[in-house]
Amino acid sequence: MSTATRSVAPRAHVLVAVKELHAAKTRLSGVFDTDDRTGLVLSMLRDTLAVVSDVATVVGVTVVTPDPAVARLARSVGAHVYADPAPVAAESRPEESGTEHGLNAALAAAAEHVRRNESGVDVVALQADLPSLRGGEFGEALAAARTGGRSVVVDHHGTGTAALFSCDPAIPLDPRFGPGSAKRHLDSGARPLDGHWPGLRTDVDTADDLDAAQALGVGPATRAALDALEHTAPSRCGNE
Ligand SMILES: Nc1nc2c(ncn2[C@@H]2O[C@H](COP(=O)(O)OP(=O)(O)OP(=O)(O)O)[C@@H](O)[C@H]2O)c(=O)[nH]1
Ligand SMILES: C=C(OP(=O)(O)O)C(=O)O
Repeated sequence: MSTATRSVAPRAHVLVAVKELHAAKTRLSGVFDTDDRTGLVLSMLRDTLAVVSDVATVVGVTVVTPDPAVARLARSVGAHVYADPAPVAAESRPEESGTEHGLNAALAAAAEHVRRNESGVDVVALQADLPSLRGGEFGEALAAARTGGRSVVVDHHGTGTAALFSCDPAIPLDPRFGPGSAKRHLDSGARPLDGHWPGLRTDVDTADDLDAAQALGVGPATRAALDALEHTAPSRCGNE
């Protein structure tokens, strides 16, 4: 291909939001105590960051968080950190609770920040709790997202959002995460992305989700955390 006809290489910046650790993964509180949940959240984050950072067209990863320990982990693996903006008086969407408003406001602000600093970059909001994620499936989803403006990968339950993409600088990310977010993202015009991406779709919020992720195989940090907690599971082939 001549220089004149070669298109600009696609570049993506991935945003991963994590709330304060003491309040994280409350739906696992019947299975793990607070310290163990914290360890698991950090381990799943570590595995998720490792996989996306290795995808060729990912040029940046930013962890959006108010938590200093999460920020330390992010920096230690080469990710950027974007602190949640101070809460503003709710001009929030009526369907959003205060919690969802905080998450979506933080992701929207981070997406704008990234686009101001990296002209033309694609922006992705990705869940932090994807211990079975494979680089190949994320790369495929990213390629599919690049065929249109704003798109979504629905999670394994069919109700939540595993990843939200904006691949057109003129189209804001417009995150609408929270319970039932798949419908909100689709209703607000995001295209559903089809693909056999079980690791990408398996975000872990409950003990059943954790079993589903373990059946797929989890990354090394999550494996080590679960082994330390004596939570049984097979190890993931080819990822260690
Ligand atoms: N930066 C940031 N991240 C958030 C905020 N609220 C939620 N998150 C993150 O967004 C993702 C989905 O949030 P939730 O499902 O509400 O929380 P969770 O910790 O995964 O699980 P539960 O406590 O069981 O609801 C998780 O990675 C959270 O850590 C927020 O206000 N700011
Ligand atoms: C916040 C979400 O995820 P979950 O509640 O599954 O963590 C979501 O799917 O928008």
